[in-house]
Amino acid sequence: MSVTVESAARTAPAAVIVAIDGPSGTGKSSTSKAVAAKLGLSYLDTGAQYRAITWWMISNGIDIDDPAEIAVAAAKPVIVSGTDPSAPTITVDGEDASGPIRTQDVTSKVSAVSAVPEVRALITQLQRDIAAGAGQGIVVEGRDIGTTVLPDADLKVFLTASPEARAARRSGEIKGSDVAATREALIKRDAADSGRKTSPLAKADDAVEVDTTELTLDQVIECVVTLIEEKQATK
Ligand SMILES: Nc1ncnc2c1ncn2[C@@H]1O[C@H](COP(=O)(O)OP(=O)(O)O)[C@@H](O)[C@H]1O
Ligand SMILES: Nc1ccn([C@@H]2O[C@H](COP(=O)(O)OP(=O)(O)O)[C@@H](O)[C@H]2O)c(=O)n1
Repeated sequence: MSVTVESAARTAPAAVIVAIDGPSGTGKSSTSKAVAAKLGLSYLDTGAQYRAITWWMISNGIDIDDPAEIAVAAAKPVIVSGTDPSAPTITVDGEDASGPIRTQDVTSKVSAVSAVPEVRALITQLQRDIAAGAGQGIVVEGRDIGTTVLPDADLKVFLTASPEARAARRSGEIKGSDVAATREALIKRDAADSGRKTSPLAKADDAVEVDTTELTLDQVIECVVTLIEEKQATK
């Protein structure tokens, strides 16, 4: 019996915690999902959690311009994330929120809600609990994963890309959308996310920066897979 356990410990790759951060449209979600699926890891989209709490605030008539009102309401919604990279899910009070969290209305309000310290404290704890429970390891993507949520992650990656490339990618997802307007909206959201006091969007000192402007998605995936496998080999 002990022989089996020992050999399994020798052959099974060690669980890894991977933090992928960066601004909107740099490829965090697509890369993280694909990498996690390839390596048999769990996947967590932390932006979806901030979007979910924002959707709940809007649906419940909370004044998005009033941080005190947001802070008082922050603990009310129950947000649950499913971490299978091939079918990630998000529910709020048991209701599927995957569609409503992607509306323009939520996108334009999420930075205000996510800047409220009480919101960040609750969501950060939720993220740490999910990461701690991921037995095979997990890829967690967001804005502050490497700096704040999981500062001891085995690997930290910070994705970047030019505003033009990011706007072109994002508007490619929405039929008939205007690239210039998308670019302005992205820049505005980046500024709000980078400028907030509590855990702003930032590269961790020990993160590997990957500029994806001139890379295909497959190249970015391959790059991150290689970085993870190197970490696993030395764990
Ligand atoms: N390197 C890349 N080259 C071209 N398109 C990409 C690349 N990475 C991601 N995309 C596309 O850009 C869009 C935004 O990617 P996404 O992963 O959602 O970014 P993020 O999570 O950082 O906002 C998606 O349509 C995705 O398929
Ligand atoms: N770790 C995180 C992840 C997202 N967010 C907030 O959530 C918003 C939506 O994140 P997202 O990852 O869904 O955004 P996109 O990159 O998909 O446009 C961001 O603009 C931030 O305001 C955050 O504050 N911290």
